Amino acid sequence: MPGLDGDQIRRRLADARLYLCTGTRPDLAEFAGEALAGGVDVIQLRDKRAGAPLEAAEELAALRTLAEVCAEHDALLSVNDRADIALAAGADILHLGQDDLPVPVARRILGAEIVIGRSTHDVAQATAAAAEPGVDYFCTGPCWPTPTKPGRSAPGLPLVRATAAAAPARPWFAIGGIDEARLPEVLAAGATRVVVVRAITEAPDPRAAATRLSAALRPR
Ligand SMILES: Cc1ncc(COP(=O)(O)OP(=O)(O)O)c(N)n1
Ligand SMILES: Cc1nc(C(=O)O)sc1CCOP(=O)(O)O
Ligand SMILES: [Mg+2]
Repeated sequence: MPGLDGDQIRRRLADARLYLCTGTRPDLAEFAGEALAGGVDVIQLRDKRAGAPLEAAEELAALRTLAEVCAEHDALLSVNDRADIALAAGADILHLGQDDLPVPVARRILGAEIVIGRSTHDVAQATAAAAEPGVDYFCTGPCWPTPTKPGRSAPGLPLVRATAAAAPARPWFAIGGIDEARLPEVLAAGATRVVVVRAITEAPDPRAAATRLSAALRPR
């Protein structure tokens, strides 16, 4: 949703519960529209196909598609890894992992308005991300080993419990191996926000999958 200022993005992020990462796909606009209609609050372009990384122009084209769909659904648009692409795409969010650009470097490129998120995989990283200047939200995981991030060992739900117990002032999300069946365990561990990939990208009906996840995250 290009055009929101930093405060507006941060307010929307605080209300967000369901964050989806997806690669490019032939039906990207339709898929994203269905996921957002089902209740996804934030959508990230994360294209990590082995052997065929997206060229910058391809990534920008996919982000233009996602930006239009996000604008129709009042959802936030997130870019993975690359500050230059986030800026060029007018994205709301840049997500950085532990091995990506240092946050101060990304902030110098982005300025103050774009929200920055950080991945964390242990208590020390989560504690640091909760306090690091320039970071707006963080993710903890993987909750379970996941083929979407091969080779990353899983701290599991103990990290979610420890993060919840620390009651960080910043929004945080649990990630990794989360699906509809496992979501109750994640919520019981203290998370209120989650990031998913396969639970929606591989669902036979992405809208229905998002609707069920969103309902569980926003109980009436
Ligand atoms: C919202 C969100 N959380 C975590 C990640 C993982 O980031 P990273 O550890 O840098 O791994 P890659 O996704 O870059 O492979 C993410 N992308 N988004
Ligand atoms: C992209 C990513 N980052 C993780 C982390 O722990 O930082 S786990 C992960 C993959 C999550 O995919 P799925 O929902 O298909 O298991
Ligand atoms: Mg990364």
